Amino acid sequence: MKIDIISIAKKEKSIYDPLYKDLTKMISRFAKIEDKEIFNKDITKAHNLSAEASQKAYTKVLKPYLNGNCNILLHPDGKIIDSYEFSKLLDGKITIKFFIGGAYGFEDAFLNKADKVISLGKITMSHKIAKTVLLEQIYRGFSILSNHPYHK
Ligand SMILES: C[S@@+](CC[C@H](N)C(=O)[O-])C[C@H]1O[C@@H](n2cnc3c(N)ncnc32)[C@H](O)[C@@H]1O
Repeated sequence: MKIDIISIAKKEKSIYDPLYKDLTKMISRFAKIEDKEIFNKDITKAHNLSAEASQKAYTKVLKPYLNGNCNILLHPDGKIIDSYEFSKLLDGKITIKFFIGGAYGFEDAFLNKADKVISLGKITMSHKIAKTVLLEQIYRGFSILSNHPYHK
């Protein structure tokens, strides 16, 4: 199984890298994680213009990745699900794409194209924290599906 995590993010060293590495390794017995961070000059320009321009710039770079039938967007206002429901998202899939938005989230037009829009809770997190929580939930989800004691 392959899981792509596609984020609007600058490719830069982060204090979260060791966490991503550890969680990705833990998940590797169940699935291969591909972590794609996307950022370009148009996004930088749009950030100086407006929230709307920024969301449009995100859509432009994320849209080419929106294919297949398992495109899941992470959004604070999405459907709040528990870890059991999250595990069902992983069950029996060959590929899944999770999308993490930029500082201004996602454009409504892009949200409407997703197969699912899920929330990790009502609080707003930075994209880096959201990715950490997502990775942990992926590992927890596989633990639930395989009756592994990690999820008690
Ligand atoms: C800084 S947040 C964007 C906040 C923006 N005001 C919004 O409403 O989406 C960056 C990204 O992190 C993810 N994120 C942050 N908090 C989240 C939450 N509670 N549930 C799901 N995703 C979240 C989303 O993908 C979001 O687009």
